[in-house]
Amino acid sequence: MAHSADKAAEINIAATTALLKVKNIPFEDIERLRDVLRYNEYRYYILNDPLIADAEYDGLYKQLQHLEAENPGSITPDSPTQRVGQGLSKDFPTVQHLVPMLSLENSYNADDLVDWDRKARELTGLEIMTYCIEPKFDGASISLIYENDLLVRGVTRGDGVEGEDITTNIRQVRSIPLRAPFSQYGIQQIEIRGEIIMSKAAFQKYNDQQAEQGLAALANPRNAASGSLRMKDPREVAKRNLEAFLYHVSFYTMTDGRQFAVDGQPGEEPVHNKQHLLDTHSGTLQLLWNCGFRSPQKERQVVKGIDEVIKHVHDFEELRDTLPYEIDGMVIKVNDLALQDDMGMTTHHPRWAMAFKFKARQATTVLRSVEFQVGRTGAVTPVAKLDPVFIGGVTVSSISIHNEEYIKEKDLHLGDTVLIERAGDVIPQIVKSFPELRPAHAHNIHFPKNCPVCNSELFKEAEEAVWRCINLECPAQVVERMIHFVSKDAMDIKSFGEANVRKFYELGLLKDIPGIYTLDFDAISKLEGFGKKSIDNLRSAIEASKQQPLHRLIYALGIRFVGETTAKTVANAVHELFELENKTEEDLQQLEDIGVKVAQSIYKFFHNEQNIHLLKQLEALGLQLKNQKSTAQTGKDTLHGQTFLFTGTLAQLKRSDAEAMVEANGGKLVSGVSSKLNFLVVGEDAGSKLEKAKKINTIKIITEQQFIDILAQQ
Ligand SMILES: NC(=O)c1ccc[n+]([C@@H]2O[C@H](COP(=O)([O-])OP(=O)(O)OC[C@H]3O[C@@H](n4cnc5c(N)ncnc54)[C@H](O)[C@@H]3O)[C@@H](O)[C@H]2O)c1
Ligand SMILES: [Zn+2]
Repeated sequence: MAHSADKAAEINIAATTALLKVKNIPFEDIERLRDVLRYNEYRYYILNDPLIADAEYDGLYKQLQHLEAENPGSITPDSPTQRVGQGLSKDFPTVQHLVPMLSLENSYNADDLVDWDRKARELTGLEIMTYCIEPKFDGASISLIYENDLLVRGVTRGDGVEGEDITTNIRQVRSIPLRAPFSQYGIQQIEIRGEIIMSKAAFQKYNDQQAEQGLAALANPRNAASGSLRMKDPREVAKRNLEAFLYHVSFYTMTDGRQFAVDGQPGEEPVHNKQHLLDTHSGTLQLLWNCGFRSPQKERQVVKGIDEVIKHVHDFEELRDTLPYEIDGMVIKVNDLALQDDMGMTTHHPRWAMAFKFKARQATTVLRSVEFQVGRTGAVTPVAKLDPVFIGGVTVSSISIHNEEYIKEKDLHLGDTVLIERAGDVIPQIVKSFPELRPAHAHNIHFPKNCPVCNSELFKEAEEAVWRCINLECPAQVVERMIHFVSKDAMDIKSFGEANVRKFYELGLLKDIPGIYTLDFDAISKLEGFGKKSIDNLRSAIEASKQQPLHRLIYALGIRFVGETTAKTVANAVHELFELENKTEEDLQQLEDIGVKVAQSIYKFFHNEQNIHLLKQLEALGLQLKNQKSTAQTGKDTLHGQTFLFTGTLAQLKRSDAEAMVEANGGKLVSGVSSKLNFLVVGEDAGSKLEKAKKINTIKIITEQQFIDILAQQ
């Protein structure tokens, strides 16, 4: 049995991969295409283990719609376009919906919306339509029935006619009230619909747990929500922190016995809503809100005409990454419920609603090879080279795959098909690999034993995931260290940049950090692209960098674990750099926010002969090694021992100036909210730091003006 099921899966998988490669699927393949869609719907809805990215499924679905539009005679009632995709699992009893539960029609651009609006105006005879727009929550649909104010049933969408009875699991979702005061509106029984979602944070936690148990990551919060909803043990459901948005009323009975189907049956004569309690969609959302449900409230917008709709959906797409939950688009609904009735529905979707899908963020591609790159600390990072794919607005062709552990965890091989995701400005990630699609002789990814650049043996410290080249002379490291040294946040040598470091190094004009200050400009002037002006600029930028404040130099040295804030703390603790040679690890640990690991690393750096030699060279070259802002020199020590952190946007001061003022007066900056923080200076739109600080009694929360006043008193 198992064997033949495997065989069938294999055939379906092969057919899916084959069809995905065809740009225009010919009509003779229409049945094959339908089978492929059905198989992928089964994997998606029932197994909760999709084989392909949503955008790829959508692409195949559109091809089927296209073939059917050209050959209307070929449409079969069981075609995936004629019914709601989701099937029924055998794990829960099946129940019939009071009113069919349909899907939505999809649009992908402004033209699609304009077309739809034209049709809507033709159908209703109106010149301009009023629409309600709300987010398209990316979760699993549910239908709830309340009788006499009590939740009596919760059902999945299923095939649209019947769904799975998951009442016990639904009861675990805290944003769904078990009792809701519908009776105050004279409602005796009501069927409402919405979406069960998993927040981004809960999803992250969920996948972290999966990884800990060695289980595969789920592709997205939607799969996680629908999977969680169908778990057999309700206690497990409770742990998943599911949430719900409710956005629809499909049916209700009044205590006087009147019944109102807000959605009629497909093809049925419209029943007008005139004497209904509910007459608009936005009013329905408000009623749900009043009864204690989370319905789109701030998230909804009523607008007139399609131009306003287009503007709003584009504006909202910008907000996508700021929301705590995933949305995959917006839903535009005709606001007047009587008009909704007039427009009716197909077997697949209502005609009065349209989904506008945002740019896809996931796609599958093939991992072709892995390159190993050596960073400035010698860390060797594997970078996967992919067949280029276009997602989230950019083409992605290489992705960091971090380290050996990660490769194991994600089960990556050369030749693997992988699901990748790119959300907003976030660096693209590999979500998972598809072992089913792995070629028979796929190679493992072998981590090198030796540095790919200098060939010296690689080492890995216990408890660390990273292999390192520990040869300080390793050309890759030397170059990366110099790139870091000249970079904007470090010595900020303008017009030097990564490209010049690499070029000068390759030509033998630059071999180490001191070399930056002894460049042979004659030789450089002979290079292509270096005119007098650019050489002058470079020369003066290098000269100017000698006067950079000490904390920038400390940061520029690239000491492990020493970021910009730590560099400032360290710089402030001394009058001049060489004092650090005399500090013990314990001394260093006394400093704000410096723990054992950081102290050790700084100590090690300043007790290494080569490093001291480097610093002496820099001193001889005229670099500034004194802390000019040192409290001993300015004599101002009024904020001594006090720690500050800024959050939000300051109205009067530049953030960097305000921070400099703290340090110039002997205060210290810290990078996070903890009991070590004395003052949190709060600007406009302050976020989580403020919330966190409110919970710690000892932190004084002050405004920008109060901060300025404190300084003025001195
Ligand atoms: N990767 C795969 O193999 C695969 C297979 C099948 C389906 N899919 C994905 O599933 C989608 C089809 O699923 P679908 O039929 O659920 O369609 P859909 O998710 O594209 O849209 C319909 C659903 O949107 C939800 N929704 C969210 N917010 C809503 C709101 N404010 N108002 C109304 N409804 C709202 C409802 O649950 C509704 O059922 C496809 O677009 C595809 O991306 C993927
Ligand atoms: Zn090396």
